Amino acid sequence: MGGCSLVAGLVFIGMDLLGHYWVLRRPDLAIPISLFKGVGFVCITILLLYWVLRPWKKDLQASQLRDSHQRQQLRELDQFRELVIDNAMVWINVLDPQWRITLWNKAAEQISGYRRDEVLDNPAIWEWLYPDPDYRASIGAKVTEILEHDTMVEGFETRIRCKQGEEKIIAWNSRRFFGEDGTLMGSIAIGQDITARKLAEMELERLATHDSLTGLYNRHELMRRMQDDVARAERFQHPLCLLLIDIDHFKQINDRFGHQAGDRVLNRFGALLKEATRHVDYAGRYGGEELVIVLPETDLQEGFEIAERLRNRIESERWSQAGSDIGTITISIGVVAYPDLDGGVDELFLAADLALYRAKNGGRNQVCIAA
Ligand SMILES: Nc1nc2c(ncn2[C@@H]2O[C@H](COP(=O)(O)OP(=O)(O)OP(=O)(O)O)[C@@H](O)[C@H]2O)c(=O)[nH]1
Repeated sequence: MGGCSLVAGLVFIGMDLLGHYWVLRRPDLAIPISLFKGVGFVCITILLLYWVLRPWKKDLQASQLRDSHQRQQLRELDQFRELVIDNAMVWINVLDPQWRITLWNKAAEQISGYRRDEVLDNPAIWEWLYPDPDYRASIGAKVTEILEHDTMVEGFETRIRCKQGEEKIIAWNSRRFFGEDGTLMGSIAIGQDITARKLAEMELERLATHDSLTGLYNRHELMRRMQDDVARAERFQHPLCLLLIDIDHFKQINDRFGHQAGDRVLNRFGALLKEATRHVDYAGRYGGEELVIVLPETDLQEGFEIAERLRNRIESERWSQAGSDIGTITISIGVVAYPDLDGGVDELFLAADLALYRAKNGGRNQVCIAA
């Protein structure tokens, strides 16, 4: 650039000297020569400016090209991101700080049944997904934690009501996020439909804790619960009653109508026991045709009355299986209660067994209290 200015300077001086020379020789041409000189100066200045600004122009073009490339890449990245979000197998939604939904992907539509255009910017979605006000409030508290206290949620499970009315269990990962300038943009939530897994887990647990024939607790679960409840009754000095129930002459039912008919009687019997218990009570199969009802917060007298009602209920039922009339079935019950009998689970069972034995010996179809 320095060389360029030098050449330009020399040309200017040369033109000026030449101009003076011609004006001296031909004073009559002084005006055209001055004009010619002026035009020459302007042309050379333009050429000089062009020469000086050429690299800058090149830089400008290159930077414009780069910007356009970057814009193109950003557009492609946006499209790619939308494609990934939309085709993800998990529910993805974004909430703005005012709890309005601003993004709702295809999986969210498929899992919930609600279309994107129904939920975007529509606060009603909270009521649709969580119709129970108390439950909705607890979910709202979680969203507040995420948005206001930067709580990061992992595997948080909620039960949603879908558009078709069915319930699903969703496990959520969620956290808030910020824009480039540091302002809070909202929260992003990724939800996985774990309904099938939860149902399978619940079924496994049911199989592990319940007797398949009667639908009541199996012996292992019965004893586990009783250990807890008897310990609690001892600690708080609250009553607890145990009914040990045995079907009378059950062997005859098997012998006369077959083992399968006996199984069906046991199955129906389990349903009747469940019907007869309050939600705090529970029933289990102790073994064979011996069944148990545990009545927390129930004293001996109340327990006896409940046992009597149950005995009457069973006796009044007309039993038939697969077209065969079985007739009536009776039961004998041994009743024992804490603290009338001050002991643990084993002692309670022993006493109930003795009471049951007396009921059988006394002619069956009766309730006996442990002595
Ligand atoms: N069908 C069926 N029978 C069972 C099952 N478990 C035990 N039993 C039968 O229950 C009967 C119990 O017979 P017992 O102990 O003699 O008693 P019972 O005939 O009820 O006579 P008492 O108890 O003295 O009134 C046996 O025949 C067992 O085979 C079962 O899961 N299914």
